[in-house]
Amino acid sequence: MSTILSLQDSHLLQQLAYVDGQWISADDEATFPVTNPASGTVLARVPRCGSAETQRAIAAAEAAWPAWRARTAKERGQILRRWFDLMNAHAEDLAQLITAEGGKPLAEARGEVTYAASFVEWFAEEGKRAYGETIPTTAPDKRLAVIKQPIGVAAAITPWNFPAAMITRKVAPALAAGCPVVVKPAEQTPLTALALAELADRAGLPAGVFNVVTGDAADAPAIGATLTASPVVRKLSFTGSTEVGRLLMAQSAPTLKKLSLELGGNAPFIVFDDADVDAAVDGLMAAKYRNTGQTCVCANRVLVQEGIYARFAAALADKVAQLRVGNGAEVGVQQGPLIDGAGLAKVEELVADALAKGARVLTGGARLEDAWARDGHFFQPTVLAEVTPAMRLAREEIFGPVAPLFRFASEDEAVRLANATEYGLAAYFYSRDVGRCHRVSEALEYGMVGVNTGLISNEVAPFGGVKQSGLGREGAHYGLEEYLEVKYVCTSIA
Ligand SMILES: NC(=O)C1=CN([C@@H]2O[C@H](COP(=O)(O)OP(=O)(O)OC[C@H]3O[C@@H](n4cnc5c(N)ncnc54)[C@H](O)[C@@H]3O)[C@@H](O)[C@H]2O)C=CC1
Ligand SMILES: O=C(O)[C@H](O)CS(=O)(=O)O
Repeated sequence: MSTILSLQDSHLLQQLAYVDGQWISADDEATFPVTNPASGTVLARVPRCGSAETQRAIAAAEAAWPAWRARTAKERGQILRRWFDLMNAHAEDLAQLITAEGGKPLAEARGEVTYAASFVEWFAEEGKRAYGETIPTTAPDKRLAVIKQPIGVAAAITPWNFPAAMITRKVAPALAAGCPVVVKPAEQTPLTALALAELADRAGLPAGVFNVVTGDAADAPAIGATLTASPVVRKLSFTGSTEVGRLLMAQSAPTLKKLSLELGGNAPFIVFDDADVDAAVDGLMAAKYRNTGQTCVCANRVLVQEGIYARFAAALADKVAQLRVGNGAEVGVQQGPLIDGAGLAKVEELVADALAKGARVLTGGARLEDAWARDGHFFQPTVLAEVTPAMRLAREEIFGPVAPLFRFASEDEAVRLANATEYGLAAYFYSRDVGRCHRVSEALEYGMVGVNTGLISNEVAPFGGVKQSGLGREGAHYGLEEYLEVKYVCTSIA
């Protein structure tokens, strides 16, 4: 199969699924294309796996579990460390794959590889800290203890927007805890997942411990149904839309799986009159336009206090207008394409709805019509003024490079507006009043709050949301606990 990707290590371009330590085709040899969202060109073709291939992956994981859990956390950590070292050694190839299939600018893709590798490094060590405890006994002839044990076979269903980091943020803690994993990557970005599998294989992960089952959008429901219906799969971790998260939760109910769900967001970004306005503009540029606005923690609503609204709006529009849009592989490009036509159409719909209800374009506002952009899914980096809660983008996740500016008068109004959503993933605000910083941090109904910063994600802090943004936490020690069971041991010493 000819491809148009040129990697330093050509073996990192894998076009087969990875099950039980083997590279496999779909049983019927069916494949689907992986395309570049900047140009529409076909990069490669990968297997359209279904239920049968998924069942074999689950069986391989189940067979590999006893030996994997029997290794010490230190031994598992040493293999994870080798995987970390290999990811760093092949960082450029991984970044090229991320940009080619996901569209993000190469500089951001390189950052994602570092971010993804950091989870492997962190959990290579954290697996050794699955501490239990002893409990002062209630009876002289008894001794009470708590131990932590791996939950068992884990499944991970991951999104396209961080095709490396969203896999390692699930797989690294699972492996460190002693759990084998079956991953179903997004249909838009399977190549990155398969390259990670190739590197994991080279790191010495035993067959069956890490499996990648690829499928097209039409295959996802069958693969998901197989993973959720299997009693062997004890844990499911999902990152993606709230709609699919709810579906997977319902499908997991009959087998009572432990769930981690990182779902949609609607992050408020509040700028108070007492904020450092220039810092707030820089913070919003990071929180809004990272990955061309396609992250679950992107600022989705920008709430600006009356006193600085005009100054902030002008400064922001000026910076956004300077963003360079293009193919993420080109040096200097800061905004790439949206992932697909559906994503572009949704952003167009939300902007059109806002304009029809009275919003005003300060910069951008439409898809790129330049000849070079016609085969891609490009939308101009946009700032809208005079946005109100009556508009759809006040309630819906934009997942694109559009910053809607809302006005507010008081702190109470800002908090009320910020919390007026079914989501609760990330929130941000800028203020230099320490009392306000404490009050607002505590009043915001979100799993994560950025105070005077637009960048909050790292491997050492618990990432996750409340309300309809999901369940559980990833990263930090909390991320390891998601793959452990608590066992209470009561021993008679009579
Ligand atoms: N929380 C986050 O980080 C993300 C949130 N999103 C949100 O979701 C919206 C839609 O984006 P999508 O990529 O389409 O998200 P999605 O939720 O449809 O897809 C995410 C993953 O779930 C899989 N999937 C989809 N339907 C499934 C099913 N019935 N059974 C099993 N697996 C299934 C997909 O193949 C992919 O691997 C975005 O506009 C955004 O609002 C999308 C990606 C990441
Ligand atoms: O799913 C996402 O959008 C990521 O979790 C965002 S982050 O971890 O890169 O901040």
